[in-house]
Amino acid sequence: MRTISFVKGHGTKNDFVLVPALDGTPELTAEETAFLADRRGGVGGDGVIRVVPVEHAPADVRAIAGEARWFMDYRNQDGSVGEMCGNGTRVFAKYLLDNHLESGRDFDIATRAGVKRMTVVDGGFEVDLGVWRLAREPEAAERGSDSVVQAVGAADPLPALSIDLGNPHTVVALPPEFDLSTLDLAHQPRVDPAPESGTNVEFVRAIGPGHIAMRVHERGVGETQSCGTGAAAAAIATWWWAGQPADQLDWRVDVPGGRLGIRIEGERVLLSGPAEIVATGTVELPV
Ligand SMILES: N[C@@H](CCC[C@H](N)C(=O)O)C(=O)O
Repeated sequence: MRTISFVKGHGTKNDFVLVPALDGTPELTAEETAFLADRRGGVGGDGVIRVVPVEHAPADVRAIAGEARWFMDYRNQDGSVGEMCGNGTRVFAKYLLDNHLESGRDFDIATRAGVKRMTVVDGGFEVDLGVWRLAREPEAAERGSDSVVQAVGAADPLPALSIDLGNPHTVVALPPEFDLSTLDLAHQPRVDPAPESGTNVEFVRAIGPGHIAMRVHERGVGETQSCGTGAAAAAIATWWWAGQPADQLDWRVDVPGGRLGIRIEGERVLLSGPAEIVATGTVELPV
């Protein structure tokens, strides 16, 4: 039996079990990760994040880490590895500051999707998510969609646009009359064509200029109360569908767990929102 320390935190109720691995240990298997994330048998979270000094990170992360001193080792609830987690970066940054592992208003953290700049702002943190990309052929994106998504609760397959933020997203625009709460996201939405490595699927309803509401089905998790990279993808897709208006670069994204801010700066996109630490403890990993 191994006893490890954990910290529980969330960003707009996208919740994480943080595991400090300040000397590079503990390592976690996929099974141990899924145990920690299990809401009944374990601690419970949408994901598990190891806090790892860059010198103990994998070689490919060390190679790109630059000035970053800490590596956010993110795993989904089912134990699979995720390249990036927007809400997770803010909770990670709060843990680093609270524990004097970082200081100052700005610092970098390393992720599998590159180095992300964190900035302390009113009410939380802003993270520069970096360069966004249309994930599929530009011709399809010009038409506004590159795939279709069938969700339980929607009569017909709905057109969708794929956005790459270091992790994959498929954004579905719902017609204005569609009630977002009627979707059944207990079931995985069917994406056609299906992306090889899976995708996070965001369902979006326009509220007003620069303002959308979103629900998300996350790869490796299921429905979550919020997804930071998903909110960025949803805002970018909505802005894209609107013809990329120059006066609509700031977005509010309402998610079941709260509200996130998105800023589009040319090729880059920034996410802002709160970060909370709610508990610390120890847990015995099963053998
Ligand atoms: N909730 C996260 C995204 C987590 C990773 C995702 N499930 C994936 O597999 O890509 C966020 O806030 O961005």
